[in-house]
Amino acid sequence: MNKFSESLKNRKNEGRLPIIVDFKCVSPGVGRLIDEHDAHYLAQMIEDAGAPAISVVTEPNDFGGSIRLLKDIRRLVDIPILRKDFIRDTKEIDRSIDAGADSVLLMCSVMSEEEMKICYEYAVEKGIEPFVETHNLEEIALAKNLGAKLVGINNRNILKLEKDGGTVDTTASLLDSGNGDNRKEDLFGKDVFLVSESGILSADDAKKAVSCGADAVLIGTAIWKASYPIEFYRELTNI
Ligand SMILES: O=C(O)c1ccccc1NCC(=O)[C@H](O)[C@H](O)COP(=O)(O)O
Repeated sequence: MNKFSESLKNRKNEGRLPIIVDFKCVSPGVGRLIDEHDAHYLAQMIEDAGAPAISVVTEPNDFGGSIRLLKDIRRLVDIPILRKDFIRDTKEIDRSIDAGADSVLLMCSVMSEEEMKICYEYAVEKGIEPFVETHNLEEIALAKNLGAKLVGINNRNILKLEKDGGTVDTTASLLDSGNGDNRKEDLFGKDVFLVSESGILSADDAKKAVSCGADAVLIGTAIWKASYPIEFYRELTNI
């Protein structure tokens, strides 16, 4: 049932870094990253290169995405897909299911605790895996209260539309207890699969995320800005 996280866990159990490749046509901070038509064959190439999962940003105004893009990619690849958008209600969860997503982004920064609970429980009931996104300690506490098992730390404040220059140091500082211990389990609870998202630019950044306690990383811009995106993806997986 949790096809999305299972695929990432299997990759981790093979001793390899699970990377979620983020299909974001436009970065509000950097500009166009992918032409929508190229996204189709790029998704197939990323699947052929062995990606365990991808995310598709469907938000149209700032990120150049669409539900149609998600549906098109769904028809072309078998790997699990996370829908990334500013989802605020159960109707959007139904739309995600209808488009073929396996997982749906629920952002603590855009919903109240009550709204998060409603959307989380609805997603679980409908069989689409909730991916709970956090950015600070307060949001992490909310994710823990929900009992979320698949959690992201977005290194950026996404409400600033990628103009706040977040880096992997956000993940590092949140997980650092200050006395040399890693506090992942204290913060998130047991058996949480943790993804460090955004602003990961290099193999060293990805290694840092893992050494801090992340189980996987989610990368968009650095892959799509690389001269040879598929080769760069392969390099990153071999760290
Ligand atoms: O991440 C979100 O919360 C989000 C929600 C709605 C639309 C877009 C959103 N984020 C954009 C991304 O998904 C980033 O592209 C992703 O975190 C990758 O970051 P980067 O590697 O720095 O491009």
